[in-house]
Formats: sequence, C-alpha cells, structure tokens
Amino acid sequence: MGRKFFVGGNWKCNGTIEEVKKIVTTLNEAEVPSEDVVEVVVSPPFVFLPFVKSLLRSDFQVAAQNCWVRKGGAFTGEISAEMLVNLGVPWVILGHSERRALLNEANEFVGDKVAYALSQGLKVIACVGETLEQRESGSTVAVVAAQTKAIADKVSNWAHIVLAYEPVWAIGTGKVATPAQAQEVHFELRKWLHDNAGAEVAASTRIIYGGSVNGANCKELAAQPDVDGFLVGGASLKPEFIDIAKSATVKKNV
Ligand SMILES: O=C(CO)COP(=O)(O)O
Repeated sequence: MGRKFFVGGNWKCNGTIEEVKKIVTTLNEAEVPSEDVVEVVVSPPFVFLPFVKSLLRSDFQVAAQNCWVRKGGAFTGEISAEMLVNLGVPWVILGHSERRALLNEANEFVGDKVAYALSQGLKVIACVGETLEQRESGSTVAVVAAQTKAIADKVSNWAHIVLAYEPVWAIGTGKVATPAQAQEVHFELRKWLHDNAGAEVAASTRIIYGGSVNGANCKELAAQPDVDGFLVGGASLKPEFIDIAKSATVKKNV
C-alpha cells in the first residue's frame, strides 16, 4: 500500500520569535528516520511561516493553519492559498475543530476550502472529529462521515489530502483516544473512502490521529493498522515531538 507515515506539528496560536528559534533548533539537531520513512510537517502561526521555512532543515516541511476559501482580494485579515503558494508553503491544515467550533466553519465551507486550496497546488491536512456529546450519543461515525462527505463532494483527487481524525474530546485534554478507539474510527473512515471514493483512494490516503498524542502514547497508536501518523498539538512545541516522529519505525512495512 505504501502509505508513508506522516507526523504533523500544529503549533496553534503559540510562540514568540525566541521560542520559535528554540523549537526549530531542536528539530534541526534531531535524529529522525529518513524522509522515505516519515514525512514531518510543522505548522507555525502565519506570521512565523517564512522565518521557520528559512531556518528549518530541508527534510521537514511547513504547513499553514488555515487559508481563505477562495481567491484573495478584499477579505481583511485573511490569507489566501495563492499567497501560501507564492511563499513556497506546501501544506495547509483545514477544518480544524477549533475553527469549526469557535469560528463556525461548517462542513460545506471546509469542503470548499479544501477544494480551492488543492486547485492552487497546496496539499491539505483535512481535519474531522466528533464532540464528546456526539460520541456519547453513538453518532461518531455519522459525524466524521458527514464531514468527510462534504470534502468528497467537492474533490475527486485525494492524492494531496491527508485526513486527520481528531476527536474534539481528546484535543488539549490529556484524554487520548485508546488505540482501539482510534483504530475503530480510522477503519470506518477508510471504509467510507472505499465505498464513496474508491478502493485506490481508500488504500492510499493517509489517515492520521490527533488529540493528546505524546511521546509516551504514540507507539501503541502507531501500531494500529489504519493509523498512518499523527497531528500533534501541545507536544509539537516540545522536544518529545521528535519521539513521536520516530514512532514511524513501529510500522512493519517500513
Ligand atoms: O488539535 C490538535 C492537533 O491539531 C491536537 O492537540 P493536542 O495534541 O494538544 O491535544
């Protein structure tokens, strides 16, 4: 199948220029498996993107945390996909639950963003995930399927999409999904892709897990057959992010 392990670091709205320098220095000095084994992508806030890109080792890449839904123009405060491409930023995170919840980004809007970013040549880390209430009411699979469908409705080529399953109840809470819980949803998402986007898309699309991943719990999660990597928040600001990148070696096929 050849799904290369993917480890993303979402720095969210954190960091000073001094802290950013420190994190990048730690990353640059770290020993990690080769680019053939793990794809490492860090996502600083917009204002630090060119700085991080200029300092960062060449085997690691950068991602923006969001971009505007269509072509740039009179949209005060927004950053367009074209600008990211112009800066040489290859990736963008879209549909993060914090934006869905705090900025009212609906499924359809996220689908439009993914389609537009792809059309401009960006690669997309597209986030899906259920709230605690949704999990407790038994609607987890329906929720993540609807979020994925909103993307699939607008996109036919999945080659440049990484799907991030991030249960909202696990984000920033220290309450990581168990390996079985993560595997169950990743399996369902892959099945959904199989049934709705085709066997090839299902076999080749990386589905990564996010939500309280750290250096201690990453290996067991990485060992799950449908977990193809991680999207890391809090721990991506710390040296243990390197341990998470190293968990790529857990996969038997590498
Ligand atoms: O939201 C996340 C990554 O996008 C996960 O955040 P935490 O790792 O801090 O739980």
